[in-house]
Amino acid sequence: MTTPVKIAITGAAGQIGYSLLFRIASGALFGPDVPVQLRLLEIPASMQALEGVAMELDDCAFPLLDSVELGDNAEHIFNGANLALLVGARPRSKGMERKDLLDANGAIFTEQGKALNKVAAEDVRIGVTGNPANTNAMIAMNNAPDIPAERFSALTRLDHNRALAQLARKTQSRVDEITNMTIWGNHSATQYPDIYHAKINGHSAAELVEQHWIEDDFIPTVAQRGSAIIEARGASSAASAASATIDAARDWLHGTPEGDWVSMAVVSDGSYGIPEGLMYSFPVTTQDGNWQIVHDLEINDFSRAKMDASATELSEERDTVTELGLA
Ligand SMILES: NC(=O)C1=CN([C@@H]2O[C@H](COP(=O)(O)OP(=O)(O)OC[C@H]3O[C@@H](n4cnc5c(N)ncnc54)[C@H](O)[C@@H]3O)[C@@H](O)[C@H]2O)C=CC1
Ligand SMILES: O=C([O-])CC(=O)C(=O)O
Repeated sequence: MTTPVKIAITGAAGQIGYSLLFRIASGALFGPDVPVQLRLLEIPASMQALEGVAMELDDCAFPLLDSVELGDNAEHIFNGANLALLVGARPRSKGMERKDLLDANGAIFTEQGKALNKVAAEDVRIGVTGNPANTNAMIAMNNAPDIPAERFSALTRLDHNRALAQLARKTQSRVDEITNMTIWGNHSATQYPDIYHAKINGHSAAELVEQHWIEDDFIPTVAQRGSAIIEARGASSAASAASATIDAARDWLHGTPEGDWVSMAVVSDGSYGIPEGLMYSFPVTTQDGNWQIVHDLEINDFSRAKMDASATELSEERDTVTELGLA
């Protein structure tokens, strides 16, 4: 029998968790032949709700679900994890400044980085969905000195998927006819969805649309989609965020198709002039659980300004984290 994969998921009783767990348990991430062991972390106040979710997992009778472990202790839950999906974070509430959010969540990701460093499996990969995702991932990475920095990534796949959907609708094509989409930067309103390298059935996407659509419609729609969902649904995106979390982990572990790439926020090595050490979204190819930034793309002035603006925001977040003494 195939050895089960141990997947730790934080914030498992939350909105995203409620979509994520059931899909992973049904084989959406590792395929139909690999059993999974779910290790679910919550805060004490949400443990009862988590027990309810675990009862529903039982009731699905998923053949691939080997075991479910619940807990509120990070070191216990991360023990032996091959994949850690860090979803749980305190959402911003009324009157909270970005700095307050970084303060509250910074403490969570400091503790979880340390716990992963101690007890995760040798081959662990860590995907951060909880916001502010890029900087949370940087904090966890900086608190896990024994885990290679390349094992951490923050989620910009939802933005990538949103960009595919918008471009497909505009050009009346199918999402699977589009390749080489890129999200640069932070998972925030400063992100830069870039279609200058994207192709639709091999043709340049930018040549199929008007520049004013890119600037006045496409970019703001993708960058502000999170707020639009909150406005419409009264709650932030959950099923789409869970779906993107799975897409990102699956492609990271199982590879990108020849000729295409995906967007992942990963630690910058200075590529494209982005300051080293920032967790910045780049176009990446993946193979056997490793990613590589796609190099030598031509960057026009329009793109350059937007890429730099998002890097500046991430540098400011890093400064705030340093002021708070977190990482
Ligand atoms: N990167 C992305 O594309 C997206 C990120 N998000 C972010 O994902 C996060 C989760 O979103 P939802 O599931 O909707 O929120 P939610 O509030 O429904 O659930 C979050 C869960 O995390 C738990 N939690 C809080 N602190 C924890 C800790 N220290 N350890 C373990 N669990 C903890 C809470 O008890 C709660 O059950 C939020 O930060 C949200 O902003 C949401 C959508 C997209
Ligand atoms: O905007 C939010 O609060 C949730 C989020 O990250 C998204 O939907 O992209």
